[in-house]
Amino acid sequence: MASVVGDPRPAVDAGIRSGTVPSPAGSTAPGAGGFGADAGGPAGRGQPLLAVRNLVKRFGDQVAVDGVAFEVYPGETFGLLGPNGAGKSTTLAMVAGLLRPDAGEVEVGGFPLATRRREAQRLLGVVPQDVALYPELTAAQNMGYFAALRGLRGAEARRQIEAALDLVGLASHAGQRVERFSGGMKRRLNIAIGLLGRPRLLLLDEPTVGIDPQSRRHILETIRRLAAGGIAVLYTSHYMEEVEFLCRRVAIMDHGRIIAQGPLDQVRALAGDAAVLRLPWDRVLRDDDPEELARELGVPVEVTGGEVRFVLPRGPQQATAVLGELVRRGVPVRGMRLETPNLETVFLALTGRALRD
Ligand SMILES: Nc1ncnc2c1ncn2[C@@H]1O[C@H](COP(=O)(O)OP(=O)(O)OP(=O)(O)O)[C@@H](O)[C@H]1O
Repeated sequence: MASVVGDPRPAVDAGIRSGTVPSPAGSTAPGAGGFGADAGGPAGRGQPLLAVRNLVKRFGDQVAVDGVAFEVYPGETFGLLGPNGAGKSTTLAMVAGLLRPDAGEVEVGGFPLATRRREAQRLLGVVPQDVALYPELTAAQNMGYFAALRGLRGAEARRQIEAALDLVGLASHAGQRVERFSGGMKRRLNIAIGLLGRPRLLLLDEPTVGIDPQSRRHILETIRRLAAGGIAVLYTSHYMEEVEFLCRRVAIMDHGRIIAQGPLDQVRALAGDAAVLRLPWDRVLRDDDPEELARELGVPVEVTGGEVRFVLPRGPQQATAVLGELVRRGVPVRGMRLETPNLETVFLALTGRALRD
């Protein structure tokens, strides 16, 4: 069951347990490079590896994270989707123990971060949005440095470095200096670093922003393999396609709050019959005000660079009315696209705004 605004309720858990816990802790799928959860510790089978309860973070007067709650289970990739500034990174930083919440709790593998920090953090791997690498060192040397920080030494460190580089497809570049890496290779190395210590929970903060499509695809496939190997993944993104590709359960954030949460298909269904009509729109050449038009038609609208998107709460048949009105006003329609429910239409339907741009 998906939930909406102000309803971070147990019914969401029912949805999780009834169908979206694909692999029990302890299973390691082939091809995941040996990265998999072991079944020990307080988080046994069926227990969430990450439990976030009513997290709050304020920066001055601004409430950046406002009562956020969700759980992530072993073997699943949970998507935290939202536009820039929604509060995703702040949430992730609190889960990672890098930022202290003003209220709420984080539990990793059953260990409360507030009181059992060391045990909780030992289960965590963090891949921050900003790439933090030493450009003059090789990939392997960077890995060695971070392995040592993680307390890994000798043969075990070498084994883990090799496995992680292999998993992200950088084994053949191990001896290459990072300054010669593309943006996508740096991101992949960042992920490999996050895998050191064999975390059971991996936190990824928009790992594909600004990289080439091939690296992006590679990263998404890597994450799939990791989850198949039993790791729990918390994945933040403002790309709904990525979240739809990776995640069976999602939470949509806006202005610090979770506005919808649950299994993907149920969250998608929150858009109801809603569709989105997208038209090219040149602000410079057009005097018409799409916002005013949308107000008259009683549908939400989003105008972004060169495009206008009308949200049609009653579905595609409403497109006729919008198009009719455009024609009546002499607005040239030089193309259009009608989108049926996806996470973007859910966001539009719930907020009246677009997820990106
Ligand atoms: N250290 C800080 N001091 C003050 N305000 C902050 C700080 N960090 C974040 N914020 C504010 O909190 C809000 C949430 O930011 P956050 O970075 O968590 O959003 P986000 O969803 O991750 O977006 P982005 O993808 O742009 O990082 C934003 O309005 C941001 O400006």
